Amino acid sequence: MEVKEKNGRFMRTDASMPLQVLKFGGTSMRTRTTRKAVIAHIKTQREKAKLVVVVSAMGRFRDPYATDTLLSLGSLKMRKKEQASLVSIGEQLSALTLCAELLEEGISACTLSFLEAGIISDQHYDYAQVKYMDPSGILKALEQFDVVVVGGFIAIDEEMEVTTLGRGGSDYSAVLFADMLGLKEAIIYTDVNGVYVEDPKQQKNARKYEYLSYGSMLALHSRVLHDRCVVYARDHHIRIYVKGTFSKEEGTWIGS
Ligand SMILES: Nc1ncnc2c1ncn2[C@@H]1O[C@H](COP(=O)(O)OP(=O)(O)O)[C@@H](O)[C@H]1O
Ligand SMILES: N[C@@H](CC(=O)OP(=O)(O)O)C(=O)O
Repeated sequence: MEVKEKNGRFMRTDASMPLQVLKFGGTSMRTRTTRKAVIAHIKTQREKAKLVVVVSAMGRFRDPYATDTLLSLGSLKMRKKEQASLVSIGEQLSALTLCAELLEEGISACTLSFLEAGIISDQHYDYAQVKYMDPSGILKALEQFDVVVVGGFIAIDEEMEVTTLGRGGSDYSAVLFADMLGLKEAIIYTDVNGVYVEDPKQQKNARKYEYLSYGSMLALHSRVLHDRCVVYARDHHIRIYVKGTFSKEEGTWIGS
């Protein structure tokens, strides 16, 4: 996969401008109350850098705009392309909602369409392979806004049809955006305070890792991070910090 250059040059006009990629999953985006914690992190990180904020659809099954709720409105008889288009509404709505709330808080924010977000894939609608990435839409938005909110999990094919990166794929989007922007780090916020030896929701006393190698993270087979995210981060030397949205505790670093 390549990062597409615009007019023969990488369009990062102000290379000294600090940039960070943050990702918030469906459990963090679920309600107005949970999003207050999301906004608090955005305010803190915005002091240090301009931000690309990657979001998943709000909540889980039965929440009105969660991915599985949207899928339940469809039919397996629909073409995969139509199913992808249906679920993409969840990420789009989540990004627009957070953007509106950030604006209400006086934060300079915008959202981008999936086309502007610049992840171009093949036509494998439910598990798309990324073909190339074009950072020009995000970079243009960052010239004007402090925070650019983008939906995760979604890409676009060369005929401008929506594709998806596989269930749980917003983590993968986060490292793709980091790489697209030439960054070596992404922060992934979730509803637990890092990566543990066992699922902390099942095992209250589970020990948290301060640090995990990419290989150990993959071997853990937890659902905290999508495998595609970890493999891409390993292959492109991108460190991931997994942190709790609802706590000030230190999280877990994943690296080589
Ligand atoms: N070893 C583990 N360490 C931390 N969390 C784990 C682990 N195994 C499973 N989990 C689960 O992963 C969940 C986070 O992933 P996910 O539900 O996809 O969150 P998000 O909404 O942030 O994408 C946690 O709520 C936790 O229950
Ligand atoms: N909303 C998509 C993508 C995703 O990654 O969601 P989450 O970050 O909430 O696991 C899904 O449910 O598959």
